[in-house]
Amino acid sequence: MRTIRVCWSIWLGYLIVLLSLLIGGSRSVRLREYKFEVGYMKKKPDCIENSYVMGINGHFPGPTIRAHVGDTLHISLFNNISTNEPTSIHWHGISQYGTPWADGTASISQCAINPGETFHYRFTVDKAGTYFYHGHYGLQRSAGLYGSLIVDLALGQKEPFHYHSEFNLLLSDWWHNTSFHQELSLSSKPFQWIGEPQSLLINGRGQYNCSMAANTMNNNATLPQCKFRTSDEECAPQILHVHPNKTYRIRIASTTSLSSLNFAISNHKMVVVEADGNYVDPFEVDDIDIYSGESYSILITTNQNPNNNYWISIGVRGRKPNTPQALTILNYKKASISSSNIIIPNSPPPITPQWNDFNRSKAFTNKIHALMGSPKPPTHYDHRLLLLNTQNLIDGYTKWAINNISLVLPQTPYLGSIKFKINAAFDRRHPSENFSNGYDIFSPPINPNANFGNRVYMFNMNQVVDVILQNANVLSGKNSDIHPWHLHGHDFWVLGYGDGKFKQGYDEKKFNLKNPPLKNTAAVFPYGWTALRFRANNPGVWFFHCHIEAHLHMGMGVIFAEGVQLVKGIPKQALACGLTKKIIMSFNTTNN
Ligand SMILES: O=C1O[C@H]([C@@H](O)CO)C(O)=C1O
Repeated sequence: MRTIRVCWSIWLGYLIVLLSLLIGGSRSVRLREYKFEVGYMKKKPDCIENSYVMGINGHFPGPTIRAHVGDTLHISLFNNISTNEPTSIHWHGISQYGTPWADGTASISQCAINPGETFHYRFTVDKAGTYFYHGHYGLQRSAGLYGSLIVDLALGQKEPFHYHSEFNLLLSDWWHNTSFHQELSLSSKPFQWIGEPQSLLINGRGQYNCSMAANTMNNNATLPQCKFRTSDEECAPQILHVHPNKTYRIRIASTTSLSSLNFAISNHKMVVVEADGNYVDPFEVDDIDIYSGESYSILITTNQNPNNNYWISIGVRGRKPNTPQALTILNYKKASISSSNIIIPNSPPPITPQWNDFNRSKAFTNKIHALMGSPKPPTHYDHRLLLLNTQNLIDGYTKWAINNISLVLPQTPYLGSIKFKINAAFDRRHPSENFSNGYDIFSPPINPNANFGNRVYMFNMNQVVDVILQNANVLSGKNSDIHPWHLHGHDFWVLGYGDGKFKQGYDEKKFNLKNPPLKNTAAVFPYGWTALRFRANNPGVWFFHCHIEAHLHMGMGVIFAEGVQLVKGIPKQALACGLTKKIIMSFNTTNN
């Protein structure tokens, strides 16, 4: 009798362990399935009728994806674009460790998805943070193909800061010319620049050529007062409703095609706690600068007079603006707001700092440090690239070039052509790792001619790579643009920024090796340099490029690759084009 009871209790124990494994296991590793149908839709992002945007499942911006660390996402992406355009979607900030074919870069990680085709993105999200996704084909980001991607900590884990509730703001810019028009302008001779956007959007909503704050006291706005929009109107600003004396996390990501932005909330200080999915040493500011491709989390405390509402503003920095601020409202519940009774804040909105006060921009950037306990950079590098950013001419067309090469992507995705050693797919020679010592970065290029190219910077697995981005003067006149550079597949440590030309052996002595922030996007300021370090530890082929969509289109990017022979399980459909099509079709499984 006693042995039977002992056996029973052992079995019961096993059963409990098994059940808890099953329940716990299914909780920690969850498969999340999404069906995305990409297509054009008639919308009015900035209240102008008859605009067409590229959206997903009838939504613009596309649906927000929300997952936990460790989850696997399966997104079936159906190309329903009526204008016969291929597409692909990049999951910005997600490492794609083990799934480089799911990075969403047409011609690099996969074949572009043709109209009528469905591509299955399957990948795991491995780091909590504020991310987003966007089209990575042609100028589809400018057409509106983007949405938010938020990764929460695994259940039971805690953030290193406290908040009661959160909001999510995805920032973008909007042109009244279509993305086709923009593409034609950029590739015309003589060159026709796309110009500044007509409107800025907060969660896909803006109001063209008017200001919600025009009638507020002491406001010297030159724009007319916007018509009042009820909350059921497409372009009505999304209002942030808060309770007094609480702490809110505001997630802010910028998927702008061009604009560098400044984000501010009147009367409220903000504490920056996260940048590009990495915790930072918290610091308090009145406003933040955010470049295309970046994301931040800030904390605000609602400690102001609860009988008032407050403006939330974004305005253009870094380029001479020709676009009004976009505004929305922080609404304390007491200062009630309803579709018929809007309490417009009684003070003017925050003033966006001078667009060309670059010292202010640099001062903000230099405040960002990694939170204590974050991974530290290796103290030495194995491989250093010095990449000169220049505006050039090729056959009279205006382009951007890196070490005199303007990138033109090949037909066959690099991931396949490197793995299967198809030599004819791209230029196998080593790209240049340096530029002429005598290059005068402060003047227009003496010889403005550059060349097209598609070579690859190949790294050995686990090498430590330094990239020094060097800015320079544009083709003509006295100017140097800001470029936010984004790396796919990795975070990098931002070791430092400097003015003028980078001096090897001297400037590196000032690198921050103690607590540099980990990021996936960093700006290079006019006439300056930015130093980045990363470990080439993610088998695959990775884009590294300026996140200004027009600049990327004009050739401003390079290709990195490491450990491609280690990549396994590329789905056939990722490589069923160009020179890999035949090879991949001869395999009977995906097991390549
Ligand atoms: O790439 C660009 O071209 C224009 C200008 O430099 C030439 O028209 C501009 O402002 C850019 O950023």
